[in-house]
Amino acid sequence: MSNEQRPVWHKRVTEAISADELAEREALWVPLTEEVRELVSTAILSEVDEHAVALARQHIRAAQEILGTKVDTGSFGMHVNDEGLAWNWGNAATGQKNAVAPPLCQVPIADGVRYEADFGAGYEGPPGCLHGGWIALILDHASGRAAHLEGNGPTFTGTLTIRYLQPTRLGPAVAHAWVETRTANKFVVRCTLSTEDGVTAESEGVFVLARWARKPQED
Ligand SMILES: CCCCC/C=C\C/C=C\C/C=C\C/C=C\CCCC(=O)SCCNC(=O)CCNC(=O)[C@H](O)C(C)(C)COP(=O)(O)OP(=O)(O)OC[C@H]1O[C@@H](n2cnc3c(N)ncnc32)[C@H](O)[C@@H]1OP(=O)(O)O
Repeated sequence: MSNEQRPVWHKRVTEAISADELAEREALWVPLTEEVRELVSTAILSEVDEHAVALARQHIRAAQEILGTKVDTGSFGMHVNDEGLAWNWGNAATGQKNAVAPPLCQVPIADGVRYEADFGAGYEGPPGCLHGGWIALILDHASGRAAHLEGNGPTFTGTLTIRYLQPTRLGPAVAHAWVETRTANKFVVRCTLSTEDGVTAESEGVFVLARWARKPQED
C-alpha cells in the first residue's frame, strides 16, 4: 500500500521507536487510561458533598493542565514504526490511551475473535443494563477485528444487522465473532454477545476490505 493510495483522512504517524520502547510507553499510559475510566465511574456513583466536589474539580483541572502542556492535534490516528508495528491507541473500542473505550480484553481463540469485559456504571442504558449503542460498538469491533485478521487489511463495516435478544445486564460479558463466508474483499461475519443470562445480542455484518488497501490483482 502506498501513501498516494491512502485517503486524506487516514492520519498516519511514523515513529522511530523499538518494540521494547513501545512496550514501555504502553506501560506508562495504560494505567492513566484505567484511572480516568475509574474516575468516570466514581463520578457517576459518588455521593460526596459540595466541598468535596469542588476539591475534586480542582485536582482534575490540575491534571488536565499537566497533560495539556504537550499535545498532538486532531486525533491519534495510526502510528507505525519501521519494524511493521502499528498502534492506534485512540481507537474508540480498544485504544490503550482512550478512557472512553470500554475495558475490552482480547482473548486468543482458534475460531475467530473473543473479547471479554466487565461493564460498570459508565455504560448504562436501560437501568442496570448495557446501552444498546455500546452493544453495537462491541459487535462491530469484534466482527471487524475477525475480518481484519482473516483479510490481513483494514476492513470497514458496510452493513451491520443487530438483533437485541434480551437486556444485557451490566457486569461481565463476552463477545465472540467469526467469519462465516468470504470472497477476496468481502467478509460476512457473525458475532454474539453473552452474559450469565446467555446470548443477549447477535449480529451479522458485511465487512469490506477498503479499495485503497487492496492489492492491485484483487481489485
Ligand atoms: C476500519 C479500518 C480503518 C483503517 C485503519 C487501519 C488499520 C486498522 C488496524 C487495526 C484494525 C483492527 C480491527 C478492526 C476492528 C473494527 C473495525 C470497525 C469498523 C468500523 O467501524 S468502520 C466505520 C464505519 N464504516 C464506514 O465508515 C464505511 C464507509 N463506507 C465505505 O468506506 C465504503 O462504502 C466501503 C469500504 C464499505 C465499500 O466501498 P468499496 O468501494 O470498497 O466497495 P466495492 O464497490 O469495491 O464493493 C466490494 C464488495 O462489497 C460490497 N459492498 C460494498 N458496500 C457495501 C455495504 N455498504 N454493505 C454491504 N456490502 C457492500 C459490494 O457489493 C461488493 O460485493 P461483491 O464483491 O460481492 O460484488
